Amino acid sequence: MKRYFALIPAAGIGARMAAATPKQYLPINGVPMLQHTLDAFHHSDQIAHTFVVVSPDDGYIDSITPERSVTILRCGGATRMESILNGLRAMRSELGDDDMVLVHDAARPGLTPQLIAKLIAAVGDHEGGGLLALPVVDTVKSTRTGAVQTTPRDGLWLAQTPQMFSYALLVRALALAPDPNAITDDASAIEMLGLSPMLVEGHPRNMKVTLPTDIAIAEMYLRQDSK
Ligand SMILES: Nc1ccn([C@@H]2O[C@H](COP(=O)(O)OP(=O)(O)OP(=O)(O)O)[C@@H](O)[C@H]2O)c(=O)n1
Ligand SMILES: C[C@](O)(CO)[C@H](O)COP(=O)(O)O
Repeated sequence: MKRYFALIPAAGIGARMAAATPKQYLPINGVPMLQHTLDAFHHSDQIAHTFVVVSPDDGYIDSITPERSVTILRCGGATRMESILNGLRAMRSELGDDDMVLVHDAARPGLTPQLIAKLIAAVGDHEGGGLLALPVVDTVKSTRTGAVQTTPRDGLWLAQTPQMFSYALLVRALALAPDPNAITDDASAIEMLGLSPMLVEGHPRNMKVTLPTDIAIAEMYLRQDSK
């Protein structure tokens, strides 16, 4: 019987946030961002255990008080992919090949147990795994050629996380990726194998908190939970 595990990369520095502390520890409605993210998995009865990857020199993680035990892996790397690869290697003794890994950004505190359940139910045994994503609703412009051009938006999605794959598939995909540090999400490596991860509609509240202006938006969504 396959189990479901969360792997939360939380070893970034938040350069675009340009805050005094790594953004995953900034307060959202008074609670560290990472704490909100952990709570989403802890309130899900489908998640067997949560692993969090932090920097080897992280001095903040001890301030997080998760409701359930988590495994802190002090093996963060220079890139998101390196942190994830290191985390997967550290998880080897705990997971079977068929166990499912839900890789979720610490910087997406708006995740809910309902969105986790939706992803798990929709993906089922789909060979290519799957991820939460949002269909593009705005007109898309490109300046890649120098001139402004409109890219047709039909069929375009914005990837979110969790991105969920079997442990063996994810490890194999990242190992075979020509340059894992050049890809920005795990699904890209799966696609390079010729597989097609399932896109499952997520929610704007599952936004990635990247820029200072994102904090207030995330706080708005999370304030709705306490009503
Ligand atoms: N070397 C890294 C870089 C990123 N992450 C994690 O990957 C997630 C998504 O990355 P991003 O939003 O880019 O976070 P940062 O890299 O911290 O932000 P920035 O790019 O602005 O520095 C975050 O939870 C971040 O902590 C990580 O574990 N290890
Ligand atoms: C994985 C991700 O959140 C999907 O949109 C995104 O690619 C992370 O990018 P970042 O630059 O590491 O924040």
